[in-house]
Amino acid sequence: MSRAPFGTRLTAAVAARGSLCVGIDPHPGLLDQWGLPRDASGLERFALTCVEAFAGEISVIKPQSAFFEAYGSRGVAVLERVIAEAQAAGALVLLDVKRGDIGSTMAAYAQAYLSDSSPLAADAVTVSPYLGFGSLDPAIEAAEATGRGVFVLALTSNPEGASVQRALVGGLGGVDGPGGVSVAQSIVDQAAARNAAQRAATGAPLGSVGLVVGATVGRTGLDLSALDGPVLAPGLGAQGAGAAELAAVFGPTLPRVLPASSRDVLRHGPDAAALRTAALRVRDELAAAAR
Ligand SMILES: O=c1ccn([C@@H]2O[C@H](COP(=O)(O)O)[C@@H](O)[C@H]2O)c(=O)[nH]1
Repeated sequence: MSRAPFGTRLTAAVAARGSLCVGIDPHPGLLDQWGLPRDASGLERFALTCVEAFAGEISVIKPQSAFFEAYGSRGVAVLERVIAEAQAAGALVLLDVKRGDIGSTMAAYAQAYLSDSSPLAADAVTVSPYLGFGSLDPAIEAAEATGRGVFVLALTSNPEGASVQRALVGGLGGVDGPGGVSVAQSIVDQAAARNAAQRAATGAPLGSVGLVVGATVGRTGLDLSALDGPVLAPGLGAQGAGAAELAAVFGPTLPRVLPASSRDVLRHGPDAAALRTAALRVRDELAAAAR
């Protein structure tokens, strides 16, 4: 199927529906809270209620793969339905699966999540660059070829991430000068280079390579000005971030940020209308705060 580049599709979706990304994270505790059994049937009811609530109004839906995989093949079958039904209702699906491996295996992950023939193909996936940014090439190439996207972990929302992601690379007169740059900045720079090349070739408003930068991370020290790609910002609500933190973390980059929330919205279930109202309230509050 021929699709417009991911950056074109995402820009249109955000213009029509706002920038909030709502996560589908069927935590066992949330299944309890919704009065559902902790089994594949409960998972299915939970996830499809979320699709009913969000997919007609929200631009990007982010199922967390781990919570589906926990139920084995029946859970993965539910994930397939979530992807297909959310897309049919007009949402983009960003599958949070954080894959990263040597290039030859990465090609298989790209086939699984970013190829037209796969039942698990989403509009974008999260990927981990900690086997080297270049190991992600098969996923980036598949994304660019099929109008899909990848979101590369740069500065994650969890406090443990900083010890690796803020460490300096280069330095002592190496490629980036005396002080070096952070691991996260080197990921930003490599993503920016890919986006510049793709945008030059396609004219898309944003490249297909996004980043993950948590809304909770405080002063990032990152220069995102050349990224020309989207930024997923998890950490709203349950992890403590709100509109003020988004503004402080992202400053002028905010228009390219997809703030993401899961538990803080999902706690309003099991009624689909109540879930939708909660998601739209967060979306509209963020939009008002950004004006
Ligand atoms: O840096 C990251 C990357 C991904 N996540 C994921 O986002 C959601 C957050 O859920 P909340 O309930 O809104 O806290 C979850 O799926 C994480 O795996 C992240 O939190 N931080």
